[in-house]
Amino acid sequence: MTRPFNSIYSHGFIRAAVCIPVLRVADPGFNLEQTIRLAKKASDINAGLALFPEMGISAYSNEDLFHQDALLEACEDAVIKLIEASQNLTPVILAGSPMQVEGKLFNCALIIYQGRLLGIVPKTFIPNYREFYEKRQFTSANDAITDYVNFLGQKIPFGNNLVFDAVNVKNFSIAAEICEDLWTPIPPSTYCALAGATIIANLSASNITIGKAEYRRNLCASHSGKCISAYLYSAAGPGESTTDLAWDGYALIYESSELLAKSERFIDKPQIIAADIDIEKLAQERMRTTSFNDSAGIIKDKLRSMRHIGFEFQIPSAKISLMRNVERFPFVPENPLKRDERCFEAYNIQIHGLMKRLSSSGINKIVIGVSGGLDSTQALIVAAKTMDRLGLSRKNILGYTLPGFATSKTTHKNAVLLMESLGIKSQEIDIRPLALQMMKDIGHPFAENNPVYDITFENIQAGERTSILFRLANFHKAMVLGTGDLSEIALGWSTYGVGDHMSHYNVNASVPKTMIQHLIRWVINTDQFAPETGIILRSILDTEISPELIPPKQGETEQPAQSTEAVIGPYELQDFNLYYITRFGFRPGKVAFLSHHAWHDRTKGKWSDLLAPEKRNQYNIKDIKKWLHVFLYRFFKISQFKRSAAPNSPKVGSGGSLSPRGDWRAPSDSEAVVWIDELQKNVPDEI
Ligand SMILES: Nc1ncnc2c1ncn2[C@@H]1O[C@H](COP(=O)(O)OP(=O)(O)OC[C@H]2O[C@@H]([n+]3cccc(C(=O)O)c3)[C@H](O)[C@@H]2O)[C@@H](O)[C@H]1O
Ligand SMILES: Nc1ncnc2c1ncn2[C@@H]1O[C@H](COP(=O)(O)OP(=O)(O)OP(=O)(O)O)[C@@H](O)[C@H]1O
Ligand SMILES: NC(=O)CC[C@H](N)C(=O)O
Repeated sequence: MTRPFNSIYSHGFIRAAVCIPVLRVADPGFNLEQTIRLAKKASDINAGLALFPEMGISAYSNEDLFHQDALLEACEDAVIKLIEASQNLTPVILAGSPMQVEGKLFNCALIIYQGRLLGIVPKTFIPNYREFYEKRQFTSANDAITDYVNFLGQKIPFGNNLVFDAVNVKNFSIAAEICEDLWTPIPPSTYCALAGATIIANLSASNITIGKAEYRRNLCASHSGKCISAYLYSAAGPGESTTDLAWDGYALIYESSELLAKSERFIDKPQIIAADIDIEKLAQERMRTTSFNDSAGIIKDKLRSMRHIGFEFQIPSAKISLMRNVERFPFVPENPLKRDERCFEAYNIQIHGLMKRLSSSGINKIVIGVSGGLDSTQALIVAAKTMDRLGLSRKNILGYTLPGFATSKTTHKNAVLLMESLGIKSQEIDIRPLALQMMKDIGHPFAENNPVYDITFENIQAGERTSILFRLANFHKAMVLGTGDLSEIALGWSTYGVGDHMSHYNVNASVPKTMIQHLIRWVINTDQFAPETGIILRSILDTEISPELIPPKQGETEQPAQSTEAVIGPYELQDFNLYYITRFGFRPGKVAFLSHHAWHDRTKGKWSDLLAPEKRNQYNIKDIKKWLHVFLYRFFKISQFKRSAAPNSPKVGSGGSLSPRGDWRAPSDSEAVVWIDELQKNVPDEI
């Protein structure tokens, strides 16, 4: 299927609007006008859904006026006019009104779409305690006998078991419930979610008292998390009666416990908030969280009684850019507080993993190759802290510089200074004689002074280093600490087996490169080590990322000659790809859309204060597509065999493990064709 690239509706998003109109008590004509005005605004911003508060047509605080025929008739008239007005509007409208059915009065959500009343959902839990006296006027959905009502000559589904499915948009399924319904142990929307509703809308009229706003947020967050759904919440505000209560008017949009948008409170003007809900992500999460589906299994009969009402959603054809913020660094939050917490946790998970492995194995020494690059630096500082926590001397860390044909002066110097400043035991072993001997033995042309820098040339060096480190571990009763990070593991950027791929325990395997960079910055900024260590760490951060396996041209020995990112792509893009493909299973087209949104303009969105302005990059769609292609090919086609044989290592982040024993079980011989085809078909070369 080909999809126009430039619209959120091509990438599994639905724009949802939540409206807080200014109301008048017992004035349906006025309230209708306000409702239509906001519904048009929602339509103008291409929202697929617009939610209004509980009994927004009549206002909620009518009390015994609800038993007045004049008011009920005026409400019915307003509903008819709202249905008419919806004819040319984009969103499905969820509006609240009292409705007389079977001679009883119900507090209802009306689901209206383009001139049709799709269904009516009455409130199930009618509060009748403390300040609430709703049972005096209203009947619960549970006490309704009929499943349908006749409205304007049509048979309209009626009940609290309705799910509204857009038949032409996968996973766009809506359910409604009303205020108190959410405050109960088993909200009716739980069943709707288990029956497939991805967007739950709550029409509410929640009077405000001190502290209640936070409680509502907690309810919405946890319910949307448990239901793996979006939760839209619209609580009536300005205009409701203040005879005994006060109203703050509060709109919230959550997606699986994450707050996407919220309104102001205590505002005496109409408000509308909107957010793009990733229904595809919700569906993905439900598919993989099989315990969600187990919950459906135990209430099968109840779920069989749910009714699905289909409608054809007119997908807006305009170019519609994503409204939500997509972080450039999904592994490293831009928000300093969150980032600090994440760095603290990541660092401590690494340390605790290693502490446990050392104590359980009875080994108290570590062997590590220290290159002056990022990964071995991170592993080394984790090892240093581990020794501190275990009460062992840092001299139990045996660090080795292992210069080869391509080691630059800068990395070498940084490696030596770092080991010195951390007070570990250090030694240098030149790997060139060993590597040359192997080249001679196997007949590699470099042994005869021919500058052939092929994969064999590269891997001989990585292999000799590993061989030396493992034998040193035997010799010193130590364990080889692995340094390969998650990004390298995803891209297969390591030398297999007898190479940097193998170790006794790897602390970095679940930490992507962009996070390692931030962790090192965090270690500097939080003064985890002495100030002189901080200076060396800064210099390491500023060095080009390189495997240093291909020698520089004569005389250019200062900086690494090889650039990793020139071959496998910028790590900041590859980590973005890695996160969305492995954590959420998104199609490449969607990943490119998100990546373009995040990366196309360096002046947009927030940047981490830790990242210097000259390091703030931007990428056009052509580059995004090019490097995503590299990622897809390397990840799906050529590198799984390396992951299938990975050393032990602690899982650090929710989006960050490719362990074959844990988060990523995949065949070593799969094709990449479906991902690459989808990319070619759906991602343009320019926008
Ligand atoms: N599906 C499969 N199942 C089993 N074996 C498979 C296989 N596909 C290839 N192979 C075999 O695996 C071998 C290729 O793998 P491998 O020996 O690892 O070699 P390879 O992946 O070709 O090369 C290693 C790459 O990693 C880079 N590197 C190495 C070390 C450190 C760093 C760094 O910067 O961190 C980067 C280096 O620059 C080079 O580009 C071939 O001999 C091939 O026959
Ligand atoms: N010159 C070296 N001296 C000692 N160990 C080395 C040397 N070069 C590589 N190694 C070991 O091999 C590992 C892989 O090398 P590589 O160059 O990929 O990693 P790095 O330099 O630590 O970090 P980065 O991948 O970010 O450059 C290193 O982490 C280190 O343990
Ligand atoms: N309208 C209602 O159902 C209000 C009851 C709900 N517990 C609230 O205070 O928000």
